[in-house]
Amino acid sequence: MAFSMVTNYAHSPEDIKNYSTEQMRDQFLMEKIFNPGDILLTYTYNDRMIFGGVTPTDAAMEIQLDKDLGVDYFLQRRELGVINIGGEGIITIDGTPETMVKHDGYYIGMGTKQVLFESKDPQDPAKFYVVSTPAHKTYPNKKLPFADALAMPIGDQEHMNKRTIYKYIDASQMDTCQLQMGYTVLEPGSSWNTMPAHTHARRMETYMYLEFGAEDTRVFHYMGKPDETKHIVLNNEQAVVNPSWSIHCGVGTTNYAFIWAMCGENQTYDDMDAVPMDELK
Ligand SMILES: O=C[C@H](O)[C@@H](O)CC(=O)C(=O)O
Ligand SMILES: [Zn+2]
Repeated sequence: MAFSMVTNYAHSPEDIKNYSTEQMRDQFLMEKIFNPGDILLTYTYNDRMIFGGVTPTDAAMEIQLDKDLGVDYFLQRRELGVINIGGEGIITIDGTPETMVKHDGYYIGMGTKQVLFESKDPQDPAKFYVVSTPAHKTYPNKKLPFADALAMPIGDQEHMNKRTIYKYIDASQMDTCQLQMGYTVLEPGSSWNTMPAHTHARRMETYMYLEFGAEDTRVFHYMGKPDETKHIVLNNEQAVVNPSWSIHCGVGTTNYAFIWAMCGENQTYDDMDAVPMDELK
């Protein structure tokens, strides 16, 4: 089993003006999230979000972080959101096991001492995408089945952005300290997400793109200040960090999906600063 947590430093918009493609990828892209038997995490200094993949095979896995975070156990001062995007799994929260089929999620509150991740079938492992943010209060653990996610259809065919935003962790449904999390699915024939683009001065965001419509699909993820945009080309199941000052939008060569997670000053989903089209450069 391999455990890794890489540090992703916060950047100023001035930094990326002169970044090469390689520097952009090195600083903002997580190329490997899921690898059988591994826990691969990123700790970003943007709002101290920790995110990544837990892919158990024949043994239960636990995210063990104490000294790195200066605490006694991982969730002593944090909350955790989970969405399984792989085979059937089990999540055992302080001794209580729960089945996690594909697209099931979980919110796990601050103070939870142990979270064990397992796969039912090591040949078809569960892939737990996890996102953790600093917390100051314990809110109840909650199973988040896909069927219960708040489905918000948005976009149209004319703009090639027909999609459904499934809100798993949303302030209208439940309490968390900071974390908001969801899963957006584009319809076949649609390719743009979040267009018009927006920034979030008051919240940072991470995205993990998945379920690409074809083997050769790639997503062009756009970021940067509205008048200084850059792109990163992503393959399936890769993730990017979006600082608060950066736009976010993306286009795929086919349809795809992505899991987004946000934290910061507020939990108002609609608090996005839409960027007028003629400000994009
Ligand atoms: O702030 C909101 C997040 O960027 C996503 O929820 C947006 C999204 O899924 C979409 O428009 O497709
Ligand atoms: Zn956003």
